[in-house]
Amino acid sequence: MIRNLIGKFHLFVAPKLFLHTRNFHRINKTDRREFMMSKFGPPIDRSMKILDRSFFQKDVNLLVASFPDPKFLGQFVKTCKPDILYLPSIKHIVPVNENSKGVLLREDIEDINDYKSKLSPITVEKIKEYNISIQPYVLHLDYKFWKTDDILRAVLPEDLISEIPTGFAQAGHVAHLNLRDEFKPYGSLIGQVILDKNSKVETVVDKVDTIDTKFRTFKMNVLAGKDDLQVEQSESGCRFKFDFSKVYWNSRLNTEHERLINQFKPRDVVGDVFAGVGPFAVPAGKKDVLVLANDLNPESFKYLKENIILNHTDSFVKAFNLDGREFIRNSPRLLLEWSTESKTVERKKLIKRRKMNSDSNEKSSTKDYEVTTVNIPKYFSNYVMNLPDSALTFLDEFVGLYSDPKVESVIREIPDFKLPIINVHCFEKYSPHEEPEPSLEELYKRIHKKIVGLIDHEIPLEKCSFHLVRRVAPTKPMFCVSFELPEEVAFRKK
Ligand SMILES: C[S@@+](CC[C@H](N)C(=O)[O-])C[C@H]1O[C@@H](n2cnc3c(N)ncnc32)[C@H](O)[C@@H]1O
Repeated sequence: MIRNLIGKFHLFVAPKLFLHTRNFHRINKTDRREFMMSKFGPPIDRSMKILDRSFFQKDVNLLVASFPDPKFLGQFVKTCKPDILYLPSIKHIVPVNENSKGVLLREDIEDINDYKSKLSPITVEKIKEYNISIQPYVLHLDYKFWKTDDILRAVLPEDLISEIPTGFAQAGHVAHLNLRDEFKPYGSLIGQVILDKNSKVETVVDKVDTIDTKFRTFKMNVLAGKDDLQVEQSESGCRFKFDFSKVYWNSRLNTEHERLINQFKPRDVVGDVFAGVGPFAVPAGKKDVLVLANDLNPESFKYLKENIILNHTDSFVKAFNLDGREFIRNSPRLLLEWSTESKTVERKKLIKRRKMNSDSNEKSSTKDYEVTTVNIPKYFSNYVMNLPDSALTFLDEFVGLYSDPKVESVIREIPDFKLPIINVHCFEKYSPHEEPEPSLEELYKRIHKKIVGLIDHEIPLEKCSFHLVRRVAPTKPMFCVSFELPEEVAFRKK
């Protein structure tokens, strides 16, 4: 069902520009779309390989209702709505000459000798009453008027225009496309139009190949704009700096980052096994969550440390550069070391106070620091494992997490000790030919079975909570599964 909907979606996105006008009801949709395309659509040149903005010029013949006395203009617009031109990005009130203004009439009212037959009686009446003159009007359209989709439709081969690639992910000033092979020859044309039409984009890149590297980074090809992939991006109230070609970043995960961060409470301890440049760890640290953040990619580790400092979270977030397995295995010991070394962490918050000076009657402000002191707990409340391709396979590393006698004795002594919640991301891909298409419940069962196998312990399915993060492809959903690590698994002797 979901798969079918996604398939059909592509069929209905075509010419967006003209779906907004209000006179839909007059003619059938297809005729109307054709009429609007021929009247307002851009000129077409399918041989264009290098973008020629000056090619996109068009004069559209319309009629304008010109007012000798502008005081009636507002009333006319209100009363005669159905006969007025309403198109996004075209103003319907226009200057007619130096002294007077006019209102553009609906797009299909074109004939100066026969406009009355197309107008509603009330408009005809108002034209007479307000002494309005109807005149020809030429509306000049240029490159600025058309949207990315319209321009690309006018220049790409006809067999490609049903799925124009106008969507992109953005990180800082970089727009990131993932062009299918058939669009690659038109990459720079597509990139240039996207660059022109999105004021915050300064560089457009395309993934060179689809093969994921170990660190989930991709070779990039700069299609348009400046060759600079050093980006700065804001997310969850924090600033992140990184080289987009060397680390993993996906702005589409913003909601997922915030969803989990919202579940963490101040003084929780989180182990972020595949932390990247810190989109979970740094904002969590900012709300006084203690985080041990790890990434194997030396470049991610470098930017993770920079982002921790940049956001003043260095007392709450510690960075590690280990393989995920090694990190999980050693995490209880790393936390004990941290808590033994420091016992508490402090967060200094700058407080500005404004006060009235009683002598001079003037306001002055003083700066003060409010210090929050947090005792470092000795056990984890959460782990985050966002490496959806393979994170599940790391789960066996949690077997015997607290089996080390030193760790076990410390943990067992804590009266209110809680077992950690493991938040593990995964894809549960299925064949597009699978009939019937598996339901979400069926996919949950498949993931649950893998988890039980990996930790070698039965957990009731209802004790796992599943969250559909997004579909990276119609049959490749990404989930986050959260479950409490069973005590028997955590303390099992290795
Ligand atoms: C999908 S990214 C997620 C990054 C970040 N948590 C986020 O949400 O944007 C996965 C991260 O895992 C790191 N990684 C890959 N294999 C790893 C391993 N074996 N151990 C630790 N980190 C690994 C990659 O470098 C990458 O930064």
